[in-house]
Amino acid sequence: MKIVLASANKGKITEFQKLMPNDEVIAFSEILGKIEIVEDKDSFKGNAIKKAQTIYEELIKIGQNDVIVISDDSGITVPALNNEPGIYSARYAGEGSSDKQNNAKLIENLNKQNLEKTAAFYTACIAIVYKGEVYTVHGWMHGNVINKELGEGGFGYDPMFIANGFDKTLGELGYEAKKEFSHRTKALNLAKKVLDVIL
Ligand SMILES: O=c1[nH]c(=O)c2ncn([C@@H]3O[C@H](COP(=O)(O)OP(=O)(O)OP(=O)(O)O)[C@@H](O)[C@H]3O)c2[nH]1
Ligand SMILES: [Mg+2]
Repeated sequence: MKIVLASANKGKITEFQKLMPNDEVIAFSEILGKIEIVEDKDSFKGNAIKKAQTIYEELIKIGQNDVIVISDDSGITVPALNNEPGIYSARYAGEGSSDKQNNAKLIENLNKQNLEKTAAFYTACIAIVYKGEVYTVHGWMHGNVINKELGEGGFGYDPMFIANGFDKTLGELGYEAKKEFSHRTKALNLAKKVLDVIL
């Protein structure tokens, strides 16, 4: 089936394509070009719904009525840092900041609290819009963040994150390991069950 991803994040897009190898998964920008969606909701779910609905409506305008739109709003939460960065993960170091800058900000804030390693978890909310109806599912991955970056794999905060049961960061383990148990994999497995019912 053809799925339009309401995401501009290359790391996420690659992960979705690897997780759905039998489907045609394309980024919205390939059809609609650049669209800026303001993520002004107060939850992963609110932002995921907004992204999926915005792209769905733009596709309707150009006559694409039968598409499945999927979005992902995600982030990392560090309880010892007052639950930062949470829904602000993509812009922790300011609007338009890079993964490198966000990681540097997280390291700085961990160091301010003398935290070399502390509990953290990723959340992913996936929203599906199909024939005007909205469905949402969530997935989580628990572990620890450390105050340095190790490895080059994954994206975003992955070089700082050690999943429970492992002694290496997701940056060191690489995607083949991450895809077995990530927040996005878990959410997408639930999303696939929703698709099985609604399609
Ligand atoms: O190391 C990471 N591994 C992951 O698996 C992961 N999932 C989310 N994140 C972080 O959370 C932000 C999401 O913010 P976000 O959902 O708004 O996405 P985004 O703005 O990057 O793209 P879009 O999908 O909104 O277009 C991202 O930028 C990352 O910083 C991750 N970091
Ligand atoms: Mg975003």
